[in-house]
Amino acid sequence: MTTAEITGNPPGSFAWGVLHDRHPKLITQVRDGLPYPPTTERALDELAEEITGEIRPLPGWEEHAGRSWYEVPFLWAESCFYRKLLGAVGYFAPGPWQSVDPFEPVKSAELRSPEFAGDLDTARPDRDALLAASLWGNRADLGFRLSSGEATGDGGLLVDQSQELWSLLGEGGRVVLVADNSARELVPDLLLADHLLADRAASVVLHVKPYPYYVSDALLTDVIAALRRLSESHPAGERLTRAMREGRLEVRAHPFSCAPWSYHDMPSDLADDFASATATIMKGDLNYRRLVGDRRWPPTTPFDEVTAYFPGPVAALRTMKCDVAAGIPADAVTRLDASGEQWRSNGTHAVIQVRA
Ligand SMILES: O=P(O)(O)OC[C@@]1(O)O[C@H](CO)[C@@H](O)[C@@H]1O
Repeated sequence: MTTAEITGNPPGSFAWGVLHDRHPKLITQVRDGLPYPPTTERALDELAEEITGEIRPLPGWEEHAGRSWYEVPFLWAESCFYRKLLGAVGYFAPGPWQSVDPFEPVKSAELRSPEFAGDLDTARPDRDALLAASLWGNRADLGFRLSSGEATGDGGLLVDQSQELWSLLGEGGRVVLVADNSARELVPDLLLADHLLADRAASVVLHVKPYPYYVSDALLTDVIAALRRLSESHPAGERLTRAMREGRLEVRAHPFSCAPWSYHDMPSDLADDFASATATIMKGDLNYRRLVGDRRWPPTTPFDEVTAYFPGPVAALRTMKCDVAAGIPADAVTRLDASGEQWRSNGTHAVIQVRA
């Protein structure tokens, strides 16, 4: 079974709001974050203008050139936007701005925030608390906050298969954790990895992005910054640093992690990585969209069905921040639809879903 891919239309939809409101705000935020030279300012102006019209050609991204940003698959449009934003700030070009993360100022501020310190102070070491911290750490990524503010309500877990997840993880071996955002999400992910390494896994492979993406997505540099910050106040910082040196915690940054397609199209080396793991844990909203396909699934579509193609046991830890939904019980869908709340995308509901 399949269904239509999400695009930026119709006006007023969640995807439309991202293209129409979030992306221009992001350009402003990036511009304000670092003292870019006039050439970069002009490139950012051009991008701000481009996103109101047609997609201009870019080598490697010709597929939808000449079309409106709103007509093409939403996943592709967003990825292309981030690729062009990095191009505009000189991220890929030889020169002084090469590899300078335009989102670093917001990521660093979060790592030094009182909220972050509060997270660490209240962190509990039991497995369910670690899992919950990793899940809810995904609640307000920096891109989401730009358009929706902080998600504060608590709609709770619409699906909780945490027991199935713990059963899967009880078997040792290698666990793949596909990270999402840095700082306040990455640190609880690392604490979860620390728990797995102590009790349940011979090794953990942490997949991060090879270049900046969706505002706060974690890179290797963010893992290092998080470990340093963690080492200041938590014993897991030292343990995880040692685990990295010993190869028990391995960081990978596959190019496909920033590709504009779902995991259905993943290359064979990445599929082999997932296939040989005890379990793959997918963090966050974007990874969820890429896991199940960025499509208008009826929300009751079984999770097992939409992930049947995935090469190995897979779990999703996701707070809901877009229109994609699968595996939600029918009674919950009826109740939430009747409430008039934007339950699919307001970041107050979450799922822990598992396909063993
Ligand atoms: O993957 P994450 O960090 O949990 O969320 C990414 C996100 O903020 O960006 C997308 C729209 O730009 C949405 O899928 C989601 O709201």
